[in-house]
Amino acid sequence: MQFEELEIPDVKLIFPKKFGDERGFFSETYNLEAFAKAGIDQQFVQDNHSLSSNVGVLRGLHFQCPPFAQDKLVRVIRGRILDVAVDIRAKSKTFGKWVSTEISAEDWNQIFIPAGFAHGFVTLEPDTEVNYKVSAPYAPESERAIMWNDPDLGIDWPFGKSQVTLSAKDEKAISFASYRENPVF
Ligand SMILES: Cc1cn([C@H]2C[C@H](O)[C@@H](COP(=O)(O)OP(=O)(O)O[C@H]3O[C@@H](C)C(=O)[C@@H](O)[C@H]3O)O2)c(=O)[nH]c1=O
Repeated sequence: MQFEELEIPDVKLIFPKKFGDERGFFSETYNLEAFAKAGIDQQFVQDNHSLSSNVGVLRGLHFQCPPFAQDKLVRVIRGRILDVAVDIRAKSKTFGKWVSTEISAEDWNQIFIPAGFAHGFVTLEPDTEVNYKVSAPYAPESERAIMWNDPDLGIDWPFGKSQVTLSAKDEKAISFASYRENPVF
């Protein structure tokens, strides 16, 4: 298992080993000790799985407020996504900055996003299935969303407004300016 830092070093890319043979392959997709050695010692309490049927399904930018803030370990078991993490920790040097990376079943990579980041992704292939571990339980009353195409964030999405599919909830996401007035991290 290999770990790399992204431009915001708290966000990590992980490459689990894949052992192929005539039957198919075997891979450890999470290993407590290997992750702890790489500085990721969070305890995950829930596994999530989502299917997005079409290209351009955009989920985000989501986070839960403390005490239900979540670290997330995200992988793709079918298809491909562009995954985005935005630093929303008011005291951070990289507050308001974002990183993005492609995660796919083909590349068999994962991204670790700590609490204090807003998270989102857009699907780049149809029938994309995303599987992720989170370190705190779902707490709907603590859920928040920042607008995916907020001009202050300037995220370089591969699709424009007319090409993405959002949930009704994400259509009503708040601006980064309004988050900044009352940050929770
Ligand atoms: C997130 C979540 C949703 N649900 C339910 C609520 C709702 O009826 C249905 C769909 O929920 P959502 O529309 O919030 O799903 P979705 O838009 O896929 O939300 C997810 O987006 C990505 C980007 C993340 O980072 C996740 O943490 C999560 O926020 O599933 C749970 O039961 N448990 C959960 O942990």
